[in-house]
Amino acid sequence: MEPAVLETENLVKVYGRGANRFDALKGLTLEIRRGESVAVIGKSGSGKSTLMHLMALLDRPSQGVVALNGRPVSELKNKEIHKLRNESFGFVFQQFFLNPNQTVLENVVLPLKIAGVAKRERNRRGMEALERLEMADKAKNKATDLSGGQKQRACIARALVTSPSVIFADEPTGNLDSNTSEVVEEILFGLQREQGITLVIVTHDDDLAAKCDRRIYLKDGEIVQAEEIHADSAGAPAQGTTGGEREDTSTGAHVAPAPQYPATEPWAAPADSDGPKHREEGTR
Ligand SMILES: Nc1ncnc2c1ncn2[C@@H]1O[C@H](COP(=O)(O)OP(=O)(O)OP(=O)(O)O)[C@@H](O)[C@H]1O
Repeated sequence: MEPAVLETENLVKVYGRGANRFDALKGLTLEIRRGESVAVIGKSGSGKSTLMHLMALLDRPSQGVVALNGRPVSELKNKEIHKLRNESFGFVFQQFFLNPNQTVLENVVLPLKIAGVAKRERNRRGMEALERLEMADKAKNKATDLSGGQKQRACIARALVTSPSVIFADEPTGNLDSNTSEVVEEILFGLQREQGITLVIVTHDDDLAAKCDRRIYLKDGEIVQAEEIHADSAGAPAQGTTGGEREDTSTGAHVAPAPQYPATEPWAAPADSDGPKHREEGTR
């Protein structure tokens, strides 16, 4: 069995205080192993994005531990967390977050620019990532010139450009039609297969979740069941679960979630750094 790339222990997230207190995560313990694909599913408001933001070091837990490659990271300073996140993780969001005033290549190399990589080298790596996504011919186009599927491929190129060990995808196909969704899914699972990249996918899409190695069901901030799809004991509660009832996401009347900006921009430099600032626009 591959070692754990990400672990959480007794993860608690509380928003607000007093009468406005809301317990979004109520003590989650789980492991994500290197090279696996994990879907995080559950009804709207169950805590999926909150969990993703904590695992991806975009936000800090109220209590509990997040460990990356066995190393607890919760106590690190903002600057160190930013560096670790930039080196280790790629991000793909439903709303793309491409800067409409920049070219596709400029968007793709942003994580490298923030990491201080020299222009020539970052453009070389950016073009390499775009070639892998069959998007090299769009490098000089403005991000607004792209179709939805092309935008998401540019986002995947941006996620790949730092050679991350984990890609976090929050509703990666939420803005795409079914044919384009299939292409994007195939690209993501291809990266898992061919490069051993770990995928953590937050989704309401049961078909996409079914393609992942494992599904973690959240309900009211707790794991109600984690299922190994390809294991012999499929359906048995897996490690890190509390067991219990399985959430039926297929019957819950689902209203498409409002676009939610990450608690921290994944590419933004921390407050105590001199890195470039930028503003991105959710595009559709
Ligand atoms: N910054 C915040 N302040 C207060 N409450 C918040 C904040 N962020 C999230 N919440 C609340 O925490 C709960 C979990 O939110 P979260 O976004 O993690 O759910 P989700 O399962 O990802 O939902 P969706 O599928 O709609 O995106 C929700 O009830 C939400 O209203």
